Amino acid sequence: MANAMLQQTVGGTLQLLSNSGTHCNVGNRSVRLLPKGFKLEVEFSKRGIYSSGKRKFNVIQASTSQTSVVGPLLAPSSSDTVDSHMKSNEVALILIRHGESLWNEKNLFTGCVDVPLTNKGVEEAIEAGHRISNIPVDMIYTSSLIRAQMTAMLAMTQHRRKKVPIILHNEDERARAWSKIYSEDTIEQSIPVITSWKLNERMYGELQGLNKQETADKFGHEKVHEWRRSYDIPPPNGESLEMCAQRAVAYFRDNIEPQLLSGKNILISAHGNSLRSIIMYLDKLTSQEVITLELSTGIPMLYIFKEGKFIRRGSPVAPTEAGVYAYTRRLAQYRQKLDDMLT
Ligand SMILES: O=C(O)[C@H](O)COP(=O)(O)O
Repeated sequence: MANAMLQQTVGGTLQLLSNSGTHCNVGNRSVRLLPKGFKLEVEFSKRGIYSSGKRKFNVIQASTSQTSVVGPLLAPSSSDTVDSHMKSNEVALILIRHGESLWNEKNLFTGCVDVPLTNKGVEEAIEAGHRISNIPVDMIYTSSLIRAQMTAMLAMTQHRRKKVPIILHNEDERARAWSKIYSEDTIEQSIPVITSWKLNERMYGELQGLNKQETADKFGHEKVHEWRRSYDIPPPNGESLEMCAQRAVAYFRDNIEPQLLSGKNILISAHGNSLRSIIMYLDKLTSQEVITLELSTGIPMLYIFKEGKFIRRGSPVAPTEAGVYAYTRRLAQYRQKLDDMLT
């Protein structure tokens, strides 16, 4: 893995801006570069022009800093004292189902149809933000649907750390180039927001747009409950929870879990069923147990990830935050540092 290779290097630091996925020779080492648009900080003892195959990688900066593999916005600065002490063996994982959407309000099956929040959904998102306002967030993952993205951005308006969540645009070279930020300080005060369709709500097939009550009247309550809450029975031409899990849980394990392991505190804003499939994985629920798992809109759930294990720390049921989250010692320290910083 590039990470392992990078940790073997010694000396000052050489920053390379790669423009394609390839290898480059840094001194006498061959370093694998990450896909386009990622910055590689590799440790090396001298400056120069290094080439790999046909491409040249210009040295754009030499400085002494931690060896790390960073995306444009993926690593808060280690000089940021409020956040840095959280980089030990325990990180926070917050899951939020989006606030009420316009089709939730109309009781329509929504699935992957991209509808926005209602006023109530906006209020729920802001209340969710208040409840997580003292919990560290280094990265945010959302689905590609606006209701989840609105929920994340509205919630972060309440966060006391006041970092700016910025949706990353890596869909192509132009998007990457046109959304580039040219200030390290500004990057340090930002939180990368990564969107992925793999976190989308389960695709409800031929039920999308139908009224849930009318559908139950037509097909029977039992059948509709089976489509909505069973593990392996899909709605007509739609996804079962199992099929949704195959993309959502795979995305979590391949993309989010490595960030947790590297010490990042993560917020995921997604959907009732894509989150049910992830919670089934986190809590090791059986296909029977997951049937009764229901998620309310806009209610944050807190997990602590420690020594490779996910420990659920409760989620707010009371109208106030106090007594709802079982703060760990480190979360309490983080909150104290925010208090000190803001007083
Ligand atoms: O997609 C929808 O209709 C809702 O977001 C979730 O629907 P469900 O609670 O019926 O699964």
